[in-house]
Amino acid sequence: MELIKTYFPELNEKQLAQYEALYDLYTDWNSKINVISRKDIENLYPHHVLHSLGITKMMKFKDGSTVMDIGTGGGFPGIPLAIFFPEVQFHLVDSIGKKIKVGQAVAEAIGLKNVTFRHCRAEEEKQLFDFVVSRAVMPLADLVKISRKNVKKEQQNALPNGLICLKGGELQHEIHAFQKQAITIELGDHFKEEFFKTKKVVYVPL
Ligand SMILES: C[S@@+](CC[C@H](N)C(=O)[O-])C[C@H]1O[C@@H](n2cnc3c(N)ncnc32)[C@H](O)[C@@H]1O
Repeated sequence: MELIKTYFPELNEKQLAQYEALYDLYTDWNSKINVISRKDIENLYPHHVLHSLGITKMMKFKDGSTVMDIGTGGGFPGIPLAIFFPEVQFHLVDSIGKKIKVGQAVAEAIGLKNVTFRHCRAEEEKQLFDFVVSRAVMPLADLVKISRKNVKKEQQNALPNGLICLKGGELQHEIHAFQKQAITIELGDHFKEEFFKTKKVVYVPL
C-alpha cells in the first residue's frame, strides 16, 4: 500500500483509504471466487493495483470522460482506475457473472460511485465510450476489433479516443499490424520493481 502512496503522492485521504480497503476485500472474495491467482494475492498492490495504474502513465483521463474495461474479471484495471479518476465514469464488463459479482461487491464496499458493471461478452456491449481499457484478456488484434464499435467519434482528451491496454512479454508480433498508429510505454521506466521490467502499456487510436 505504501507503494501506491510513493508512486502517486497526489492521492487524497479518501482515495488512499479506498486502496487500503482493497486488500481485505479481495483476500476475502478471492477465497470464495478466484479472481486473482491465490499465490499472488499478497502481491495485490504491486502486481494488480499498481499495474492497473500503469494506464495513467499513458493517459490522464479528463473529468467527464467515459471508459469501458473489457474482461475486467474481479475489477482490473477498472477498479484501481475508478478510484484514481473519481470524476470519470467506468463501465466494467466480463463474460463470467460471478467475477462481475466480486467487482460489484468490492466497489460497493468502498463506496465507488463512478462504476457500472455488466455481465456480458464485450461483443454484445453497444454503448459508446471515450476509451476502452483492458488487461490480460485477448490478443491486441481481437481487442481492436471488438472495441472499435464502442469508441465515440468526438474527442475530449489529450489523445484521440481509442484502446489502452496492459501487455506483458514479447509484443512485436501482436503489435505489428498497428505499428504505425500504436504508442507503447515501458512500465519499467516508471516503476522500479522487477515485475514491471517486461510490462507495457499500448495505446491504439480507433
Ligand atoms: C485472465 S482474466 C483477466 C481479468 C482482469 N482483466 C485482470 O487483469 O485481472 C480474462 C477475463 O476476460 C474475460 N473475457 C474473455 N473474453 C471476453 C469477452 N469476449 N467479453 C467479456 N469478457 C471476456 C474472462 O471472463 C476473464 O474474466
